[in-house]
Amino acid sequence: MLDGAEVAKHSSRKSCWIVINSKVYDVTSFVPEHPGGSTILLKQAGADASSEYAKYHSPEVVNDLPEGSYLGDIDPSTLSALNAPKGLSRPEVQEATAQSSEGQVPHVSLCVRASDFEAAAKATLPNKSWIYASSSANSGASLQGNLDDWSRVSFRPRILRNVESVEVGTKILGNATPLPFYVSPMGSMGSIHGEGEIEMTKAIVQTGLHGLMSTASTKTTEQIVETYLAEQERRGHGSASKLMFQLYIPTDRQKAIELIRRVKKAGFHSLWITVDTPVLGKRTADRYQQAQEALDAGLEEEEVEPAAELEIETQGGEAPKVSPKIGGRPPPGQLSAKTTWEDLKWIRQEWDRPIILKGVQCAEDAKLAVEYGCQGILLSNHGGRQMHTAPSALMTLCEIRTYAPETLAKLEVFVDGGLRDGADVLKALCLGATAVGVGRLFLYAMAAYGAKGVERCVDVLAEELTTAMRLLGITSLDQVRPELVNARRLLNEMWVPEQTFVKSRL
Ligand code: HEM
Ligand SMILES: Cc1cc2nc3c(=O)[nH]c(=O)nc-3n(C[C@H](O)[C@H](O)[C@H](O)COP(=O)(O)O)c2cc1C
Repeated sequence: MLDGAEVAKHSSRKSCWIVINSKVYDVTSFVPEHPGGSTILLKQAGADASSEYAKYHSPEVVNDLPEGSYLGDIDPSTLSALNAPKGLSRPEVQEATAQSSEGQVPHVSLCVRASDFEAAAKATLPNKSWIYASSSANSGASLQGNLDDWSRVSFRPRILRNVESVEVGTKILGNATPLPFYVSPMGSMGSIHGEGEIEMTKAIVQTGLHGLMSTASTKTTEQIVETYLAEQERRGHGSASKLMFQLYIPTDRQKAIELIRRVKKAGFHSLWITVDTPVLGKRTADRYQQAQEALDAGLEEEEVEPAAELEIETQGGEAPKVSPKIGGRPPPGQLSAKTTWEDLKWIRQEWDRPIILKGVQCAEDAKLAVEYGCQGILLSNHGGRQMHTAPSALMTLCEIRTYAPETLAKLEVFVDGGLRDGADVLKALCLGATAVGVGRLFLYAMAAYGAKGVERCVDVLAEELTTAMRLLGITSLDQVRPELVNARRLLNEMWVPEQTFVKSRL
């Protein structure tokens, strides 16, 4: 057993030990590699990092540390000798939970529009968690494009039809769903709510929606499935809800295979492989926040200068790396910049259930997804968190309708990004989508009100959707068709092949 006073001595970049769940790790060599930045680890040097760690990672992520990092267990009677995290006094650390400023949260009944949950989350969350949930890449143009493009498609309502009763149920990959939307996968839910994925899973079963769980969850796959099964049991197995798995392909092939096998054994219905993330996008607000945090903790002078790092790497004969601070390095172990279409072949050998590619952004790749035997594609730019000025899902859908319409008959096509009003779901369905993924709205609702908030958010979206159906003159989702919307504004700006430009100039 290790003594707290001994651990506390290793509190610098030169020697950095941290405690996670009563185990002591030497993370010195990992600090400059940590994809979440070195500051967050250095702040925990010689301290108990368990609660901060649990906000971002599942208990298993520590196993990705280099061999030999685990030093032993901490002697529980010496915990008080550990350091307090740098830059924060102890009471502040304890207060920094999603529930910290509950008093300021508006009453849930004031969330009248689905978009109202955003303000409620902002009032609830500690700043760091708010930034994590709301941030986007670079200038924010991709996120803004997502938000804007829903309004750039308008409806063409039909009148004088009997719309007294409306049916909003449909199917996703052959499974009934009460509503044509589902819960998008979001990592690190522990930073948003103490029970993160557990709370979201309860809401999923309660509402009957299908839910995608992220590889970067803060609870293990098994914990999530256990909750799902217990909730199903509690409700007499009456919920249509299915759990689906979002896969970031681990760089180590063997680890990837093991993960896929675990997910299969746990009973997940389908594999949604995220393909828009060979490297993490430049999350601007997180960067400002991290830089400020480093300054506040007095750690900035300890940061490795990118130039120095480049030099060392080059001298060592390896390809130059780029520090996470200036972007470009894939998180070790979790994202692989080397993944290609060919990798789908060995994944297919391991997984005989539906495969959906998450993050398709042009018509050519939609065609390739058909060739590689996928069952679905999710048109997405990761909620504007990856590529700068990426197309919105609606724009990509228009592109596919124009250049690869045959794929719509061969694949189920999903869209996500920027949905803030249930009525807008109808626009995607009219243009040929099967269903829409909802990310931040549900995360915001959970932040402010837990599972009950997510349930309320689903009700609000459902109400917006059914009202819009009636006003559009339809009573069930098999009546949606392209003539019910005007997508001309998007079509005007849609990509056209270079040849078309040339012809039009002649
Ligand atoms: C000690 C073992 C650790 C390992 C192996 C590890 C690994 C990783 C990996 C692979 C990522 C990038 C992918 C992801 O977002 O999940 C990441 C991100 C991150 N990590 Fe860690 N981490 C460790 C410890 C910690 C600790 C102790 C903290 C907090 C005190 C922390 C906070 C974060 C944060 C805030 C991010 C960024 C999340 C985001 O912006 O998406 N990590 N870490
Ligand atoms: C906080 C947060 C975390 C996310 N984590 C993941 C993830 O782990 N894996 C993934 O494929 N997509 C992730 N996404 C992207 C979502 O699955 C989805 O594509 C996006 O949120 C949809 O946009 P919306 O939030 O505007 O609805 C994340 C999004 C947010 C906001």
